[in-house]
Amino acid sequence: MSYRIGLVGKPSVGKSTFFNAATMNDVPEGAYPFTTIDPSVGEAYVRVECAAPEFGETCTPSVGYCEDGTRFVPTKLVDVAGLIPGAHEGAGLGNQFLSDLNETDVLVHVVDFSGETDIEGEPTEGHDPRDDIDFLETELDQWYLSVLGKGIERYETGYTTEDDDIEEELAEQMSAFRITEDEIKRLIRRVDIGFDPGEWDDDDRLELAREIRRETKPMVIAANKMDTPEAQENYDEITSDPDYEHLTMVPASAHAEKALKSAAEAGVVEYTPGTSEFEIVGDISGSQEAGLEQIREFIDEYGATGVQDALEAALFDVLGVIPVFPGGANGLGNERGEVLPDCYLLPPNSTAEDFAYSLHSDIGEGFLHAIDCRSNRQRGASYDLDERDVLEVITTN
Ligand SMILES: Nc1nc2c(ncn2[C@@H]2O[C@H](COP(=O)(O)OP(=O)(O)OP(=O)(O)O)[C@@H](O)[C@H]2O)c(=O)[nH]1
Repeated sequence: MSYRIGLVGKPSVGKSTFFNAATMNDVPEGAYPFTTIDPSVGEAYVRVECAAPEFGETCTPSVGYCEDGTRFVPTKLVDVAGLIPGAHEGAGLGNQFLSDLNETDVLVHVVDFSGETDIEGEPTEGHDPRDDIDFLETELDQWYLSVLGKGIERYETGYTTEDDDIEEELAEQMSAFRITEDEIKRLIRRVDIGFDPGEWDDDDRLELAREIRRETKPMVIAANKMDTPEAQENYDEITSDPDYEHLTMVPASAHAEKALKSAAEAGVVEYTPGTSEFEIVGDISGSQEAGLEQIREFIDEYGATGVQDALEAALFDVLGVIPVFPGGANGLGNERGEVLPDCYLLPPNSTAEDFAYSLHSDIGEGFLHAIDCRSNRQRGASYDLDERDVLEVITTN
């Protein structure tokens, strides 16, 4: 399954810089990036420690690439345009923006932590980045609330059959958000408002809408422009503010990542995305060197530029995606001589049987069991996949 990470942010926060940096990849020969005619969709990568070295092998990825034992597994990054000035004045978020959001699995909200852009993206000083975070969350909550309201109305007017449960009605009304009846039930329990919507007041509805939004639009904050003077103070303040505890924040400098990738493309530095080191290998001017040294200072302090980390936080930490390698118990290679060619990204709580279906969609009832290639142990249908499992699927056909 291919995941779509949505990139959102008001103008001038560095969203384009982030998108370009994340999707501009010096992909080695032999790797085939997907092609797209839609410029707002790009191929980015998430890193997974390759399993091949544990088996004394060298992998041959069919998509993405592997560098020094790190697999770069492709994922789609979608630039969700339209978080526009004026939306906060009552125009609301545009319909296109909202429907584009529903095509994504998780969001990275790029926020300017320098405080140097106001809510409309115009230059200013001392702007509180919390306003931008609140703005997007509030708008999304209002959108969810309006859809939730429609579901409650349908339920209360008895438009549906009598023995429908409220969670069933809401799951149907909110199907675009990809939420199930069971999940709604769990969230109603969590906000502790009972199952009779007639008893819910405005605050209850809003709280439920917010829980459903947090569940279905999980979000990472890319705290961008951390290389500027005011950013650290803002970051410290916001990460210690209990109102923002529910959010994962990644300090970032999209600008630094873009500069390093451009320099790598020009052959003047060697840089593996997401790492804490790079080496100057070509001739550069004094000012270029000074620029790179500033980036080095940033990386020394934060460990990386944060662009790669933000994508991985979105997919692995927030969404809980599990990377799994299909392998062979009697050797990792397949019949074409490829070694560990794939790394699948599976939804959280997937089982060995789910993995088998994602490998062979036509498997029908044919799943027998899986074999853990590290231990040679059999894994039954309900085995919960572990991060970086290497599994062979055994079927009847
Ligand atoms: N200091 C600093 N500046 C950055 C960083 N990332 C982007 N910028 C600058 O911020 C400005 C806006 O960057 P863009 O990438 O064009 O921002 P955007 O959010 O795509 O803006 P729109 O194109 O208006 O939607 C540019 O001058 C960038 O050079 C960063 O990490 N640090």
